[in-house]
Amino acid sequence: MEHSSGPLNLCHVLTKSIIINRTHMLVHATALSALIYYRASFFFSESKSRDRATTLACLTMFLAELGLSFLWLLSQAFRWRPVRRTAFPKRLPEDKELPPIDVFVCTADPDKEPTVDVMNTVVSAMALDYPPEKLHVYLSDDGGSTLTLHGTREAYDFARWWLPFCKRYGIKTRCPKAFFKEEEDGEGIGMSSENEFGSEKKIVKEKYELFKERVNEYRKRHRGDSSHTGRDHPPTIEVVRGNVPDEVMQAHRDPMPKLIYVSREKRPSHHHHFKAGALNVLLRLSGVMSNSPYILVLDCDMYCNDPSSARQAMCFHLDPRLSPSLMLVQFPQMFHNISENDIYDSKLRPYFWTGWYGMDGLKGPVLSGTCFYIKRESLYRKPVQEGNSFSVDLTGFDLMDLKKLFGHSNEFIKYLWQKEKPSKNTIAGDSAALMKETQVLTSCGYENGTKWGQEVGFMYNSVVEDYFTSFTLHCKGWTSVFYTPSKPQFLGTATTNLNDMLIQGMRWYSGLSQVGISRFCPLIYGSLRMPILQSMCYAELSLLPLHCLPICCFATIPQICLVNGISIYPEVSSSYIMLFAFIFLSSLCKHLYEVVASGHSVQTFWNEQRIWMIKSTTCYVYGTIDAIMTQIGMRTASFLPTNKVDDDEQSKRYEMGIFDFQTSIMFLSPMVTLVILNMASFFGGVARVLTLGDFDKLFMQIALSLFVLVMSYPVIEAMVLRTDKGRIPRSVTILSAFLSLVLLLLGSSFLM
Ligand SMILES: O=c1ccn([C@@H]2O[C@H](COP(=O)(O)OP(=O)(O)O[C@H]3O[C@H](CO)[C@@H](O)[C@H](O)[C@H]3O)[C@@H](O)[C@H]2O)c(=O)[nH]1
Ligand SMILES: [Mn+2]
Repeated sequence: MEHSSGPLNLCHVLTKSIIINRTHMLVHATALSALIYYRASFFFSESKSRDRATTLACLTMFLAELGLSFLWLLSQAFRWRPVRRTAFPKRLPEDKELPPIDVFVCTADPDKEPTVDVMNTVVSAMALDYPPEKLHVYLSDDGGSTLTLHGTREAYDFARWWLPFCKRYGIKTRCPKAFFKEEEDGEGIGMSSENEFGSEKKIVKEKYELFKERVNEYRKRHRGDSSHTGRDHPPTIEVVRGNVPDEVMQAHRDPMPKLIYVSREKRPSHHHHFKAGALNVLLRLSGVMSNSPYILVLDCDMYCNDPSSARQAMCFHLDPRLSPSLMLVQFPQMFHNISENDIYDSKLRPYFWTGWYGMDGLKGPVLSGTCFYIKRESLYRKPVQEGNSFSVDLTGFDLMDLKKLFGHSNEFIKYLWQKEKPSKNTIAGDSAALMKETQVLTSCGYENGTKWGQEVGFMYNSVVEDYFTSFTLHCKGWTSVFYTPSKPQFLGTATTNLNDMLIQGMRWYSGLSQVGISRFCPLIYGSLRMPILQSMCYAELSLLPLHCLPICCFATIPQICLVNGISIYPEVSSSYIMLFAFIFLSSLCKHLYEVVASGHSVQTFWNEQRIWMIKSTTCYVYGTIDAIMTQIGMRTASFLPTNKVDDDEQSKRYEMGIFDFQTSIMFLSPMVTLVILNMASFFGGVARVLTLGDFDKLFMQIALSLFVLVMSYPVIEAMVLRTDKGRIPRSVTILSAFLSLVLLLLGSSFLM
């Protein structure tokens, strides 16, 4: 490869966005201050109209407004200094100078994570455009399932056909499933001579079908095997060589990346720390096998959609200006199964299209679980300040201290600070000794008495291990960068039904608030260790679930007051009404601007608003409760892997933009109760002003109820009009109507 001059990457500050954002911040903050003044002066004024009920209601609303304003303030840190980056992979040094990379893929449940799809991810990672001898793919199977092990061997056999095919024809889509789908849809571009390509493609396609068939057949034969429970088994480590002997493959002798299957030891008596635990096992194991200085982490459903990501990431990691403190290059999580309408707001636009650009202009985006290239060293220690000496020798460290941190494996410690692969004449060359060491490193007792998960490796404190690991690494002084090339580098499976979305959300928000209410609360712990704006970003994320408090107030108090004729907003004739209207519209318009500026539609804006309301009344609430209960020891943390199997009927509804309310009553009832309450208060309020007057005073509350109802139309429709399976069951409606009546009566009697 030609080594051309010029920087490996560029960083552009988004001046236009900065001007718009900061101007809006100023104006909006001024309006919020005026609102606070208005509310505060209400309590200090000697008004006759102040009775107990109004005071109580206004006080609660004031607290809700203060809470929401505070969360708004935190979220402005994301908007302070957004940047965008460009990389120039052509300027990288020659292949032989590129550093090796280990790829970690995690899977946990062969039922929820179809083996063929997991293997597609594995094969796409093996097919990255990188020297194959510098690529090692590790698959962690937390399910400990023979189905996955068998699938991995089959995948290796298939890769022997797939990799040379991709290389020969310069295939850009290297996830086989995605490639064949593109070809079917007629999107694929035939390269090279049409005939030769066509016939080879046919052969490879046959091999792919055969691979799928064999995996599925194995599943059928071994259905109900007890090994599927995955909670009690010894470690299994296999350097995969496939089922087909090498001699048969004479024709395909191209070097292949190493593929290693790992199922760590699991015992019911040991806490295995979910994905973070799995990643730490891979970190140790790879440390004695390949010890590559950089690691790509992938969820099992997140395939490499473009083979160039490794080289792009190296444009940042190898840049001497960034490298000394750079821990990782994060690519956005994007998804292959998002529909046009995206009713469940699954594409996570606020993070990957707005938030992370903002953090990139500070100290860098949050490590987002998958799609990132991390520097191995950053998981072991703080950045080294003087120079950029990567391979520090061990003389500066006391071996006993190192063992306290990293455990008792001498082999692992020996290679800790080494950039190189364990050499052939050491343990890595002696397979028996190596295998013995790997058994030790992957055993469940290895971490006892060490600092794994607390000071080294991926962190255990929270079920959102990605967020918390990222937070601690940023606290230690590491930085990260965010890079979004035009073609999505990775594509995953997004949740496409309400139930999965809410369950996943509950885990995320429980994990986030767990950090927010712990001693690691970013506002305190973080602000002492990183720039204040960066800690505000982390704080906003960890306190996100707290949106449930103000939102639940906004959804109930004005409504209960409306029914009782208590006015809590300025009258239509008062000029202060403009203030409230301005704040409401200003935040909506800013949100709309952000959505449109990031290339999304007005529909996306509505969906995000609606899902925010739905989440605020469901998974934010349960997530917070779960975190509190975990904190005080009433619950143990859990990580239910997200379902990645499509249900045809549900997928169809999702594609058509129809909500599917087949979820537990725990999620449905708060949502439906609030909608019914708003309905009652809207009609009650309208009837009231028609008969008793006071329209002037109650207008804002009527308008608010109407807004909630308009936003909740899908809920109303599912309650009243729909008859299909995805509707809201009658029993839930009746229960919720009862609950909203109780809420109304209780609220009214409390106020009166
Ligand atoms: O005990 C476990 C549980 C999960 N996983 C794997 O972790 C990954 C993520 O799990 P998933 O069920 O897909 O969760 P999501 O909520 O979709 O994942 C998001 O949120 C997680 C944190 O909650 C992050 O780790 C992920 O990277 C991020 O994509 C998957 O590959 C799982 O196989 C394990 O290896 N072991
Ligand atoms: Mn996932």
